[in-house]
Amino acid sequence: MQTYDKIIRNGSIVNVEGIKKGDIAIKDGKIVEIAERINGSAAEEIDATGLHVLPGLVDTHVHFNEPGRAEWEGLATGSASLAAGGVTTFFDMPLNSTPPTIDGEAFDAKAALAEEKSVVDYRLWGGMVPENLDKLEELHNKGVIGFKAFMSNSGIADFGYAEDVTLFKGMQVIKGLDSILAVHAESDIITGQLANYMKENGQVSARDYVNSRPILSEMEAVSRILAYAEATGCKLHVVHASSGEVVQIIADAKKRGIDVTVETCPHYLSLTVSDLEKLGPIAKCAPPLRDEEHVESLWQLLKDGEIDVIGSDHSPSPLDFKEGKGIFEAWGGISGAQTTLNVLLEEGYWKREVSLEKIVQVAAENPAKRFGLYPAKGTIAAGSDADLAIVNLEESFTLQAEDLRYRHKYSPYVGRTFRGKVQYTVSNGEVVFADNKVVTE
Ligand SMILES: NC(=O)NC(NC(N)=O)C(=O)[O-]
Ligand SMILES: [Zn+2]
Ligand SMILES: [Zn+2]
Repeated sequence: MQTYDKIIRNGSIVNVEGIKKGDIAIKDGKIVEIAERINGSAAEEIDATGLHVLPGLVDTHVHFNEPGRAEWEGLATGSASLAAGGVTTFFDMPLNSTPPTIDGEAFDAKAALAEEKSVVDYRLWGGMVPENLDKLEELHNKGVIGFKAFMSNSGIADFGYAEDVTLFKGMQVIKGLDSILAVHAESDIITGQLANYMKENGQVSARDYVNSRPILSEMEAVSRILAYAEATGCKLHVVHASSGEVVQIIADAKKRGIDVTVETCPHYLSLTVSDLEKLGPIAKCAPPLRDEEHVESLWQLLKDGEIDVIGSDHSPSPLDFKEGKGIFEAWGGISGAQTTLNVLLEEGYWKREVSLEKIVQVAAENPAKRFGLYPAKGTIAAGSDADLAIVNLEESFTLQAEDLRYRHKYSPYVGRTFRGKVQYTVSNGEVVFADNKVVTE
């Protein structure tokens, strides 16, 4: 008689507390035992000798755009790309789908599609826009992971940005629900005026685009939203901070007792303005890529524990929204869902001596903890969901466009060489990626 569904044998098991060699037994989608040697038998065994077993990553920030804009990405392709990258849980953003997730009905529509199509686990963000403050409770009761608002133009007509009154009132509501607000923190006034000025003066280079969204604009928005967080007591999560200055403001606020966390993205840790100049709109995002010194300062802050979460902010579009367009007109959003762990391993572990424990902390444990999923997610422990990324740290590969599972097979990382290759991804006890194939392939 078989005791377990699966046993992962002899891997180096990585948790925030340290790395231990051993076996992991799985039954009914959960980890049931971890030991140096497990004697029972299983229907399936995976030999992880020489491999590292990480908790499956929790990506707090993707835009899969379904329903309504599945031709931009989609839940099947998007989640397949995560499986290929060792990510076992994603939080889907409320915008770029039509309808946006701003009421219960829209939530149900997206949840039904995610249930049907996703190969990994997921949660949904609810949107907070000027029109839906009376729908936040309904969304909360549906089970949103938190609420997302934009402090500047979102680029999407049906997802308006939240001006100060909406932010302040909305945060009072969210505090009452004991939920959390995530913000895209750039000043609409600063970015809007600078973009107009530059376009009127024919300043339309990649560098001009970057200068139209200066770090100061993020610093202003973050300082303002922190004041509201302090006044309302609402939990706050600042997404995609692009520079150390922004992270530092948040670090200071934490010391004052404000309940705030900060996320950055693989692209701010690995790409610069010169990549934007070379690659054009496929490396366009908002806030924009910064210069090398900012990349290094973010890595230092990550090592120091001041960056809480890494999210991919995967936000692609069909290529014709990018190619043949000026930098100001092109769609802003980087395709990165599949490569988060690759970037963290190559740029962090291999090049900058960031420990595996730290990588697991920012990419799995912290996101799970901040959004209430821990210890089911984000750690390898008896009782946790069997969500694992099994990696060969030594294997290097050069990313090819055809490796990408995205609907649109482009990424600023194509042609880059990464050390650290995902061999298996296990989601809720099921192998969803192995032998270079996602189960659905
Ligand atoms: N509408 C979007 O998907 N925008 C996203 N685009 C980026 N980051 O360039 C974002 O997260 O702000
Ligand atoms: Zn954003
Ligand atoms: Zn985003």
